[in-house]
Amino acid sequence: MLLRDFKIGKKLLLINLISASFTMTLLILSIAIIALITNRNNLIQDLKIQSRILGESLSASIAFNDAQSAQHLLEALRWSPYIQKVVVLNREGQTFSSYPLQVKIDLNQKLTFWNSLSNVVIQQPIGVSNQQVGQIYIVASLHHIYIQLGKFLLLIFFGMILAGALGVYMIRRLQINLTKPIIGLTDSMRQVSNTDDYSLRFNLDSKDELGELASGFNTMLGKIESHQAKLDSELLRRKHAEDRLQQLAFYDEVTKLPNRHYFKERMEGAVASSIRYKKLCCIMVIDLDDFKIVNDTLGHNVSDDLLLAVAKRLSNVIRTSDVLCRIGGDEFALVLENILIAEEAIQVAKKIINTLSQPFVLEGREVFIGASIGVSLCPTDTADIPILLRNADTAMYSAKNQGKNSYQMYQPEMESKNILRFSLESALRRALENNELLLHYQPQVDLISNQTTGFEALVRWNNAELGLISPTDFIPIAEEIGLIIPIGEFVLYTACLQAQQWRERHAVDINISVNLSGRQLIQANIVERILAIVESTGLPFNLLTIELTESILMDHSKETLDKLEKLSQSGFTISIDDFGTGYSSMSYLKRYPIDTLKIDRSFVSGLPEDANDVAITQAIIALAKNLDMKLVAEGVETEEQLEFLRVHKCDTAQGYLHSRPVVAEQAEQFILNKNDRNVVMNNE
Ligand SMILES: Nc1nc2c(ncn2[C@@H]2O[C@@H]3COP(=O)(O)O[C@H]4[C@@H](O)[C@H](n5cnc6c(=O)[nH]c(N)nc65)O[C@@H]4COP(=O)(O)O[C@H]3[C@H]2O)c(=O)[nH]1
Repeated sequence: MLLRDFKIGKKLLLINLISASFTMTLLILSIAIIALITNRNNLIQDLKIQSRILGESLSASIAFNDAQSAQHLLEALRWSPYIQKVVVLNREGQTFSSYPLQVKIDLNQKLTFWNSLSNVVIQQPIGVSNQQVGQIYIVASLHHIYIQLGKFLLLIFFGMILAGALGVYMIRRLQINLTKPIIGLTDSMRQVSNTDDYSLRFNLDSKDELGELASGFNTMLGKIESHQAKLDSELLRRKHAEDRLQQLAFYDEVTKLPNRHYFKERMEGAVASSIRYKKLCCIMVIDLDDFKIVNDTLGHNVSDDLLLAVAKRLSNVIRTSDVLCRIGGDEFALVLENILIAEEAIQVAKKIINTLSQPFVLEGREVFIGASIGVSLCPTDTADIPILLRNADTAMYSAKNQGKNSYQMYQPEMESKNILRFSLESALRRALENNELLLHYQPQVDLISNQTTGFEALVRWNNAELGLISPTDFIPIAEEIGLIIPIGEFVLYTACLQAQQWRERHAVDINISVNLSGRQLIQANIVERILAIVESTGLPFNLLTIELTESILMDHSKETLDKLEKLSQSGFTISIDDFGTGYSSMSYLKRYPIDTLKIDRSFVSGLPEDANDVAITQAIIALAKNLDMKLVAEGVETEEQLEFLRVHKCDTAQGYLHSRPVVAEQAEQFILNKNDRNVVMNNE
């Protein structure tokens, strides 16, 4: 492990220990050397003094050649801890005396450095009356000095150990004081980097560099925190924007359901898994019936509410695994995955029709719509996604053509019917310019006077290629594509002009009834248009009856009420066609200015045998009488029906019994022959 890998505390401790040990060692060595030199010098000085004293004492012994007394003197040196040996030489240089006895000194031996570290040799001449009589050599050992020095050093060593321990303790304390904040800072940094929590702060109450470091660290965190907050809010904003784009790209704003893009993606997945797991999947296209009327009459806000309510109802009848999307204005689509038999899809379609047939309450009004559903199965019909969708569309159109509020499973034969519809549509667009439209008139006969009092004008379309086309086939198409407006105006103008011509020609007031489509009535200027057209023909307003179906009155809107009141006040008669078949609530009868009810031919057909038809017809007659309204019975085909209606005080009859709808010339005959049925009957 390298020094740089140690923590700061250990580094500091180690550096301090090494430097202290080095310094101490140097110090001890210096002290030891100085002590050694000093002691040695002191010893030399002492020995010199001693040798001089000894020399003076020995001078007499040498002079008198008294070796014994010299020996005694030398013996006294044994108390010196330093003196190793002493040799006294006489004048001739022979050993006179020594200590210890018989000891010799090699006087020729060279004094080396190493010798000088262990011994000290002192030479002192011995004189008597200024004459040298001998010499004294003292050899002293430094051993004792070394022992003293050793003891001294041992003492210093222990002192140093103590000082070292104290130093370590102090360093440790210092280190704790220094490194604690650093460790705290490091921990804080680690915590911040682990948790990304930039609101953390490291509080250090200190004004030194560490205090500055901590405050710098906190400031930096503060800045990062504020940057992070900005970044977070920017990221959030972007996320919202992305979500919003995703929402817009794949979801419908009004219903919050997935849109067409999403639907196509899900279809791909459903088809792929249907093939892989050998199960059926079903695509359902659900088109709302009469949604355009709601949209045109009640406005966009209410229709948006309606779409939302439809989406909720649809969601309630499907499984959570089914995918419901809004793929167009009033068009929804459903993907059902993992179904075993077609019957499962049929059950769902029935549930949808049932739930959407219930009235919707929007802004306090009851609104009725229905749905036409087309169903296509994968892989039974096809596994090609665009074709699958087209098949479901084809089936949906087929359901619509067959009277709406129903479902159809895709059949290949539907293609040809659809082609027929498209050719009908394009031919209808040219019908007016080509004068292919004409009117037939069906007489309405007063049941008391037996006189023809009026006619219902019914449009006919005679196309060179397609032949005579029934209004039940082309009026719904004209309504869908908006052509009903010019067609309706053509009918109104032609019928009023015809009635006026009959009036002028035969001096008789003939009432004329004209059907007014819902699409016509919702035009903002419909009242002005009707007034202008009728006025242009010269027909008195009181001779025109405007026939409306019950469904037109469903919205209870103020606009419809205003329009009908204006029409009524202008003198026109307002009549409800096919009464009793459409709208369950009859509250509109009181609200709107209605003059006449037309009993639907489905009730008349069962008269007088069918007890239900009898009861309903009687009830309608009673209702009309109570509300002071006139009654016209439609579809009167037999004398028995006519008799029943007469007995029950119905006012007017219209039907094949008197005449089918006929061209104007034949209708005129009817006026001339004063209700001679045989003249004009059955010409259609
Ligand atoms: N089985 C039977 N049928 C009888 C009898 N008497 C009359 N009818 C038929 O019943 C329909 C009566 O017209 P609607 O209820 O207004 O029903 C009309 C009306 O809703 C619509 N229509 C016809 N002409 C116009 C028009 O000019 N404008 C609008 N908006 N709709 C029209 O087309 C529907 C069908 O018209 P049409 O085919 O002319 O069929 C006519 C008429 O031919 C009878 O005794 N027995």
